[in-house]
Amino acid sequence: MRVFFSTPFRLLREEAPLTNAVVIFILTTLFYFLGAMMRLVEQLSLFWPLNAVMAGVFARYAFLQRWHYYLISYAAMLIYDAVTTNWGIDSLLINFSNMVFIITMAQFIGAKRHQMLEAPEPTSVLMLFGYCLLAALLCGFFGAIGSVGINGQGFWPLLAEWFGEQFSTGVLILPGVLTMSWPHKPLQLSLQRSIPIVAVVVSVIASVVIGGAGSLAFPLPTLIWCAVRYSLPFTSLITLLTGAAEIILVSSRVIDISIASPMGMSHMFSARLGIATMAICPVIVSVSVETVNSLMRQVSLRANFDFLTGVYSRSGLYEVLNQNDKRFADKHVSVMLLDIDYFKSVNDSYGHECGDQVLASFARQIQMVLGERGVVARMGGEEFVVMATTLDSLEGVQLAETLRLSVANHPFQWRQQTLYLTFSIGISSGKTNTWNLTERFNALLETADENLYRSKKQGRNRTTHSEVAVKPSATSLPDN
Ligand SMILES: Nc1nc2c(ncn2[C@@H]2O[C@H](COP(=O)(O)OP(=O)(O)OP(=O)(O)O)[C@@H](O)[C@H]2O)c(=O)[nH]1
Repeated sequence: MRVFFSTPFRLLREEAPLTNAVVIFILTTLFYFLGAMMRLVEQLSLFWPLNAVMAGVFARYAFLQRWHYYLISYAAMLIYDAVTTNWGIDSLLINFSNMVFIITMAQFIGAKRHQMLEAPEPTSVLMLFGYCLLAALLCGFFGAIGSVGINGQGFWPLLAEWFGEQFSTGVLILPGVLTMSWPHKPLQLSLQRSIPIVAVVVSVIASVVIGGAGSLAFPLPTLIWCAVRYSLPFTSLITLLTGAAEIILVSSRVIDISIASPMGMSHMFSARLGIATMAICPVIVSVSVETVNSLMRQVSLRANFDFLTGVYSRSGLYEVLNQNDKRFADKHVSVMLLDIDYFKSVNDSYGHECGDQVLASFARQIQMVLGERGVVARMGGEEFVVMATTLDSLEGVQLAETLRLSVANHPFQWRQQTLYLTFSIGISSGKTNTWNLTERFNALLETADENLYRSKKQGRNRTTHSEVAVKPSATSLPDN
């Protein structure tokens, strides 16, 4: 089944203050209404989504973090109370405590905007947890003072009630509100993709049937399954719905955590199951992290090494240079640009597959002769670069000639035929520093490139250095 969403209509915009004010008023009233629906007469609500939702809205839209917008939200709460309750003056303090939660959370999240909203990472979630804790305590303090007069309970039990409610609702709702977005592509709700959601529903049913203290933990592994399968916003939504459902089911005693379960099972049974479901969760997370890490290692390996020849790729070489590799820092080095001669004719005469084999064999040969003296990288096509430590320019040229002759004298077998390759070299030498190897390499490479051009122009199969005159040495090519 495909579910399509229309293009999102951006209601909240900095340049539309009137619309913003109306939206804030309506949102506050709507979520106040929802919370009030779950309020037992003259008591605190079972589930109060308003504060977390509004905190999320104010945090997401930084331009809403202005006193007049906060005041509109506060006014909406007071008006709702004035119309539906007889709390009178107490309503001022109770709703002020709601605003304390909203403003504290919006300011905290806003201050870490990048980490919390733009590029969230695991520590952002822990930070959100801490912020909720603090905001719930502050809110609970004022809320408890305000409600002492209403239901006659003492300050401390009320503080615990306010704090527990605000904290749990904040942790449940805020990740959803902060990450909520319209799907970019239609949701694919196939039967197979829905299995984790079905598992969540089954686990909540199991909590109802088995009951007891451990039952609250039953949905944990299924929620982690959702986290592995679905996007962050969708997972946050499912977690919110599950958490809200559990709170409502416990408070209405459908999930009974205090007395024996409907099936007459012992508390120990529920506790054991609960502990087991909790215990499996870190393992699932750990396995997922391992998998991601291993994938990242594979990806970086692919990026740093050329797939066909096995030598460094261009980005791999720059990675080596960026780390100011000790082998090359503060040394005399020679940078050589190697380009196989008439490589196109290899492809044309023997086919692309042969061309690939030639490239791989060429890179192996260069790497073998060079040994520990330097590194080889494929810059693209049939062009390679060698960076080697050398005593001076002359030694650099000698090394280049050794490489050139070793390839020229190395027969390459392709099916029943023997091929001989030649290549041209442009070389440049100089001293490096310890702090910016990449910049020095680039400068040497530029000269090497000019010298390669000269090698090609002068007939190929030769080495050119700007300072050292290189006599075209015999390649003693056997007859083809
Ligand atoms: N088989 C194969 N061919 C490649 C690969 N990358 C680039 N080539 C080919 O390499 C050839 C390079 O041709 P040119 O740039 O004309 O150079 P050349 O024929 O070596 O001539 P000179 O450099 O002037 O001596 C092109 O035909 C490319 O298609 C590859 O990965 N595999």
